[in-house]
Amino acid sequence: MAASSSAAPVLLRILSASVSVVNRAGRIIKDVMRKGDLGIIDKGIDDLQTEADRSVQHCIVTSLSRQFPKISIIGEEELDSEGKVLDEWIVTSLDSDVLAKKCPENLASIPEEKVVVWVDPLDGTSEYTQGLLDHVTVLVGIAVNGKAIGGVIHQPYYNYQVEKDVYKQGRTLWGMNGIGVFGIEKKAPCEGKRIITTTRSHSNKNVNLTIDAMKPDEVLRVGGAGHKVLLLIEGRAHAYVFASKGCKKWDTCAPEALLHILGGKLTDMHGNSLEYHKDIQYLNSGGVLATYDAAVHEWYRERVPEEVKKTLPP
Ligand SMILES: Nc1ncnc2c1ncn2[C@@H]1O[C@H](COP(=O)(O)O)[C@@H](OP(=O)(O)O)[C@H]1O
Ligand SMILES: [Mg+2]
Ligand SMILES: [Mg+2]
Ligand SMILES: [Mg+2]
Repeated sequence: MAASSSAAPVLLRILSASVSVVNRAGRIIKDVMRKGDLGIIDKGIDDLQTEADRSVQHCIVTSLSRQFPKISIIGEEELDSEGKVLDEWIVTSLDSDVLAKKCPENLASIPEEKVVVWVDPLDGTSEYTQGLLDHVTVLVGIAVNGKAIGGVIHQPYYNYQVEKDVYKQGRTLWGMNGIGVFGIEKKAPCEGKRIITTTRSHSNKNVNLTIDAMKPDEVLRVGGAGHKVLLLIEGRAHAYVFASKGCKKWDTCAPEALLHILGGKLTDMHGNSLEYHKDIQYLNSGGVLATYDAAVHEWYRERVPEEVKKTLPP
């Protein structure tokens, strides 16, 4: 018998609420796409924002802060608070599958005010605007004492080649230290080949120099930090190598938490773990290096060229 929601530890309730709200977020993303006008704003160099990014952030941040007023929530998009938040976006339901899990002792007593939630309302915006829809994910990462300990990745267009009803497409993975990861099956990558995944829309000389130094047999250039970590989990790539300053803590918090629970490893290009305190710098200035298995991470880290590492101060 699952604990009643109010009796469940607050971290479990935050994870449960996050699973519920990302499913609502996925519908917003599909509604905006179907409307046909994405309301694209150019935030800077190679940095787009659509109405879906804005609406989903309002949906997730308002829903979670209403239920958990003492947590710190950091979202990618800078939105004016008067921005219109539709009542239909506010989700306060809790996902019962999550609540049915047993929260590990060391996390069960964490108070609400110690929790930092990192929200990327739409990861893979560039690909969303170009119709590469399965690159899109919604990321909600949960951090305690600076460490990514849980999170949710919603992929609204998952399985879009098979399921023709867009509102039936999609999947949600979620997990937490000591509980496990649900909604995806870990698969080992093929042997005898080295497949590296990296950015599709934010590449540069150093990104390619570093990948070349690792002598890949194949390079998968796709959008989204969340999407690339999904490729690692599902055995479609061995490593995610992004020797650039471009992505931020909301891009990596949820993917790192789930990848680590499944035995992978995500660090900066120097091999340093990423920190997720609420007052940490948002930029992942040391780049991102992730592998499907922690045991192979060092092989990639030691091949990052020195001249590239110098351009990526941790
Ligand atoms: N140079 C850069 N400038 C702005 N954003 C960057 C960037 N490099 C990476 N990013 C962001 O990091 C995420 C992963 O990048 P990529 O898809 O290229 O691998 C994307 O998140 P968003 O789509 O949420 O903005 C992308 O916009
Ligand atoms: Mg963005
Ligand atoms: Mg992102
Ligand atoms: Mg984003």
